[in-house]
This record gives sequence, C-alpha cells and structure tokens, in this order.
Amino acid sequence: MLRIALIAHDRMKEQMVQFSIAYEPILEKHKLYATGTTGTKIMENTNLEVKRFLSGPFGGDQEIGALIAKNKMDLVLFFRDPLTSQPHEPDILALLRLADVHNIPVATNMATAEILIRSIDQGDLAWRDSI
Ligand SMILES: O=C(CO)COP(=O)(O)O
Repeated sequence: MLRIALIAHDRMKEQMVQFSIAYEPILEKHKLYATGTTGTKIMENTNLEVKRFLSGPFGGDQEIGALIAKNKMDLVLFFRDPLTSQPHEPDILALLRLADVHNIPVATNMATAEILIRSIDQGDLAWRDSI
C-alpha cells in the first residue's frame, strides 16, 4: 500500500474528480491524502476515504511537503493550474522541491498521473516499500 497525495487547483478540480472516479478501483487500495478542498470534492464524488489537510493556500501544500520530508509520502498527483497565478506559489514550489530532494514521483498534470497510477498498479513503485 502506497501513500498518495492528491492535490488540484480550482480550475483543475473537475479533472481530479473525474480522475478519482475513473481510477477509484486502484486508488482504493492505497492510503490517500489531499489538500482540504480537493479531498472534500473527491470524497463527495467517490467512495474513497481521504485524509484531508488544510486547504492549499492555508498551509495544506506545506503539510504534504512535511510528510515528504519525513519519508511518509510515496507519490504526489498534483493537477496544477498553469494559467492562473496562485497566492501561495512559494508553498507549491517548496512541495515540488522537496519531492525532488527525496526522489518522490510527481505528476503535475492528468496525462502523467494516468501513467503513474497505472504503473503503480503493476507494482512499478514497489521499491518505495523497501525505503
Ligand atoms: O491550492 C491547492 C494546492 O496548491 C489546493 O488546495 P485545495 O485542495 O484546498 O483547494
């Protein structure tokens, strides 16, 4: 079982909901985390159980970053909005930087997220279990 963070900016939340519905059979096998509003939307639209942190602009990205730093997160699926500036951009960059520091796979759009989620279902990320 992997620990997966699900995060979506406002304009990408509908995509995240569709993604969660489509991949619910895979996602339900793992421990899911999300920023506040993203987690609420996923739980409203699926039967998935998601541990929610604060909303992104209020520190949720930082909370997920802290789990990465402590080696308690295995995968980040972050549907970023590339066309809208975010007041908490430093927090977003900090989260992505920590993922690179700790060599955690990150998808920043749905196309990559689909590849990663299919690949973890084939056991491609099993090496994380031994870390
Ligand atoms: O802003 C976010 C990530 O940077 C997402 O936060 P919410 O899921 O609370 O909208």
